[in-house]
Amino acid sequence: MTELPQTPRLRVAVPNKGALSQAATEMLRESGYRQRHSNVELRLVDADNGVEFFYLRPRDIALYVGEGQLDVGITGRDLLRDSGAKAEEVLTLEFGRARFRFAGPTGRFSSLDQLAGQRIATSYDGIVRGFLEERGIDATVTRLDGAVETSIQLGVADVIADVVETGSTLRAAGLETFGEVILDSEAVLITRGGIAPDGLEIFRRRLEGVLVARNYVMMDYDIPTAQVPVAAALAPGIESPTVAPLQRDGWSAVRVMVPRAGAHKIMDDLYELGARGILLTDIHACRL
Ligand SMILES: Nc1ncnc2c1ncn2[C@@H]1O[C@H](COP(=O)(O)OP(=O)(O)OP(=O)(O)O)[C@@H](O)[C@H]1O
Ligand SMILES: O=P(O)(O)OC[C@H]1O[C@H](OP(=O)(O)OP(=O)(O)O)[C@H](O)[C@@H]1O
Ligand SMILES: [Mg+2]
Repeated sequence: MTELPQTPRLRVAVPNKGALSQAATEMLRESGYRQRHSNVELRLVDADNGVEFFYLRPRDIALYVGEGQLDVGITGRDLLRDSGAKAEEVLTLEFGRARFRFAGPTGRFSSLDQLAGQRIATSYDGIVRGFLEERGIDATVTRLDGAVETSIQLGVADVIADVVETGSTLRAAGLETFGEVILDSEAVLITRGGIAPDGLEIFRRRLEGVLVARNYVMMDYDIPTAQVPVAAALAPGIESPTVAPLQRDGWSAVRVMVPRAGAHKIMDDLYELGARGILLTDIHACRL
């Protein structure tokens, strides 16, 4: 029997656990890809879509992508920066948002100028060393695996630098942030750059489609035709609204995509203009 030639598959790194894992898997499912059903699966082939998923520690993903073993990956901007890997962001994914900041005992520090001579504990020593170097600040950096908030209480450090989302972990440890934000992070799609591997553009477009579907809703309404130009200026859509004649003389049906955030205000304004039968529906997927 002759073997069929294997079609090359796009190799994709996905966080296997932690803060980014669930949202990444959900986004891939919404993009139409098969995803694993159990955390013990470390690799999954979606042959129909020409993609192979590797479930890896988010911290390691930039390295695999930067070295070229994997074509594309989902990780945090802070983890990418910390790794120093030669990978670049190709799409921001709008989840896993957090800030990277310095923190110390409540009331003790107020500015980053006070970092000189301090002992700083962090799991992101790449970012911290880079930051100190750029500013010419001389301080001691200790790399810890996690739970860095406790290091001050235990006398290992004076200051920490860590990911802050809600700030509740800091508060519970009697700490507060000080100085400006070092990095605004969120989940990002990364590649090695250079020549794009086969299938990357389709993969990127699918994820982008999910973002648009999440951020936009479809609006339909009927309106006197004379009011269509004003209504279209209110809700211009992405390309342009679809306008069709209604059976009722002098009226039109309009269909347009609007940002989910402002949709209700637009509905109120359209009603004032004379629009009726204004409907909002979710978009499940899209390609712009
Ligand atoms: N509340 C949060 N806590 C931690 N990381 C968060 C949070 N919100 C978003 N993130 C992002 O998630 C990524 C860190 O993920 P994760 O917590 O899985 O890594 P880790 O701390 O190295 O692993 P683990 O906690 O499993 O040892 C970073 O990009 C970070 O900015
Ligand atoms: O501002 P918050 O909403 O409280 O979230 C930030 C906290 O969450 C993360 O810890 P994680 O749970 O990943 O544990 P780790 O420190 O062991 O990595 C991070 O390191 C902070 O400790
Ligand atoms: Mg963590």
